[in-house]
Amino acid sequence: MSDIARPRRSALYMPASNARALAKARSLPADVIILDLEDAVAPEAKEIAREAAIAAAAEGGFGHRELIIRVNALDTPWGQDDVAAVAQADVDGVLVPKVNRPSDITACNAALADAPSRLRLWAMIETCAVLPHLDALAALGRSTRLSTFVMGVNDLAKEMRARLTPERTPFLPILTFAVAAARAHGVAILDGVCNEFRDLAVFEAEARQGLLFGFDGKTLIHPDQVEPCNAVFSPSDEELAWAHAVIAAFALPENAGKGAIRVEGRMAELLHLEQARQLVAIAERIAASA
Ligand SMILES: CC(C)(COP(=O)(O)OP(=O)(O)OC[C@H]1O[C@@H](n2cnc3c(N)ncnc32)[C@H](O)[C@@H]1OP(=O)(O)O)[C@@H](O)C(=O)NCCC(=O)NCCSC(=O)C[C@H](O)C(=O)O
Ligand SMILES: [Mg+2]
Repeated sequence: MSDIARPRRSALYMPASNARALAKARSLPADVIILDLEDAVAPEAKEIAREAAIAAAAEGGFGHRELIIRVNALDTPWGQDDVAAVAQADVDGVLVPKVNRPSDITACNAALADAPSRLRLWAMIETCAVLPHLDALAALGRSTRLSTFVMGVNDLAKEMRARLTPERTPFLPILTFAVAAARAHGVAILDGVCNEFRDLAVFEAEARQGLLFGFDGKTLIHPDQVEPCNAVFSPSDEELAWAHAVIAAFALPENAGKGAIRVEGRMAELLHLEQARQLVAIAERIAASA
């Protein structure tokens, strides 16, 4: 189960084989750093990348940032060794790519039996095969280390033979169902990457689309995307003012025991109180890590 109040606005991938990128990771304002051993690393560099990722984790210095290693899929020549190495590493999680069915996660969970209890499993949602299993997969958040879904829209586009445009039209139903499945079981969920890393207007529009769909944050490929992403996924001043007003109104003696009240001319129900508390908790965590 995920820590839902933990900010995961921005999750920056970097190839673990890229020493300059790794050196930058500790100073970037990303909430999550994902050291990639998979698609960003050429086959001949896989072992070196694994060693570099484990060494970077051991060196530490990532501060408040969550540190995740994306391993190669378990059915590749590197997957099993990646998982075995990461199980002993000083990281917060293992991101498993190309998850096709719930048994991929239970197998990985079993392989992590002796890993520290803080180690979480993150699952990429990026194959056609996994789509009918989203609910069953998310339900594993209640019985395994699974805590987070990450969309992989590039791989989905490849498998579906769909076109990846800025509007992301072919993927919108999938984004909705993935968010709903994650939420049904308390699993966090991050949106996929925007490949247009030089065009921040395109990036920001896509990030806002992800926010609208309910994602906790977005995965990124370039340092320039971090600050705009944090801005999009941080609670706005207006949202926070409303949240504080709802909390204050429900605390008034005259509203004790009420399920629905009027706040600044709008209806607020207990569900809004819950949302308000969650928003304030996230804002406090963001402020504490700044
Ligand atoms: C996309 C890039 C290949 C672009 O590289 P480049 O043109 O070299 O970028 P810059 O010259 O603008 O770089 C400027 C400096 O910033 C550092 N840098 C660049 N990217 C990163 C990064 N991701 N993290 C940390 N630091 C980074 C450069 O080293 C430069 O530093 P300096 O030399 O000191 O000035 C490149 O950005 C990149 O490789 N990005 C990450 C790619 C990646 O990880 N891909 C895998 C994850 S995405 C994915 O798999 C999608 C998913 O699975 C799906 O299916 O959708
Ligand atoms: Mg992928």
